[in-house]
Amino acid sequence: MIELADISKTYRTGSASVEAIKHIDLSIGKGEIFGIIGHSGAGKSTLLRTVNLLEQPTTGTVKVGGVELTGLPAGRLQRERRRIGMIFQHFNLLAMATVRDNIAFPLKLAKLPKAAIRARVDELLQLVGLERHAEMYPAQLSGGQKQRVGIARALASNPDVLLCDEATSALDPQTTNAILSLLLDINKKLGITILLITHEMHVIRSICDRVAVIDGGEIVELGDVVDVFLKPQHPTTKEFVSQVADTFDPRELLATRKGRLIRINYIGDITYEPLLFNAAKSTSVQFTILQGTVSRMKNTPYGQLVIEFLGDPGEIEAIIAALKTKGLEVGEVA
Ligand SMILES: Nc1ncnc2c1ncn2[C@@H]1O[C@H](COP(=O)(O)OP(=O)(O)OP(=O)(O)O)[C@@H](O)[C@H]1O
Repeated sequence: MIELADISKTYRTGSASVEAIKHIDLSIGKGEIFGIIGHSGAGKSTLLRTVNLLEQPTTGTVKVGGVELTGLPAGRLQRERRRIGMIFQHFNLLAMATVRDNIAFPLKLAKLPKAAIRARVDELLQLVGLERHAEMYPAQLSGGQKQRVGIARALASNPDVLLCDEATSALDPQTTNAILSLLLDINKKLGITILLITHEMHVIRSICDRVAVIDGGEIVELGDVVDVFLKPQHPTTKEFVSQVADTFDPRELLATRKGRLIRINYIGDITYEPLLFNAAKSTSVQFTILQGTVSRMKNTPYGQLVIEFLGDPGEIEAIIAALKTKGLEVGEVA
């Protein structure tokens, strides 16, 4: 649905120049929720804004739904942009217009008949849960409600793609979760492809299928959210993952524990099987859970445990081998 090839952007101001993004290739499938995470200044906004050419890349090509946008004449580009909705951190609503008129705005620009606009806006108000707020003005709404208006407006012309520019960064945690659920719901109901940028791993973990980590204008890591989350490789990724992991470094335990400390990671349905019990039941090995998370990422269950095994070294080896044959990832805490 979105194909970026060799996208770079250099900003020039006077004699200075900043290479905001460097030779980025990215391919996002239809119906995917794809997250880009990075620190301030990493190039997230610049990259997102090249997708609808709000930002003209210095090099490279942008294709959306198979149509190359780079190089299109202005009129054609304007039409193609209707297939790409966008929402913003600070909502960008028209202060002097009601909720209904804000949502209707892109439909009026597209010169739809009045009755069709009214019917479509009613549908959208229902989709985002604002039926009772239609005649209010933005100043009378909470942040979460304003973002709902932003989402409804972005969806007005039935786009294939929704770009989200830090859409929950101005919201409190509870409202953030409500907006994330709404985005997930819209993705499921409408099959719309969502590309979002954020600096919060929580947002990625809650709704994204895949994630790219961007640092210094380059993608330093990319993969399925569960894989990146459980096995972060790049230092920046590790930093982001530690934002949401309320754990301490288990190596701290090495000095005080007598047994062998083992990390176990697992993903998928095996999360809910008694694998540890089964592997150890016919031995005299004792095990203690020293640290652990069993949770879900989007719909995928996963677990991360640190276990201390005490007992016969041969039996411990056999338990570890049995866990590995069940597909668990097992490694030493060292
Ligand atoms: N219009 C501009 N003119 C000059 N430099 C710019 C412009 N926009 C962005 N930059 C520079 O490009 C780099 C990337 O900025 P960008 O806004 O894309 O990063 P970001 O990851 O979205 O950061 P933030 O989360 O703070 O918005 C930064 O060094 C920034 O200063």
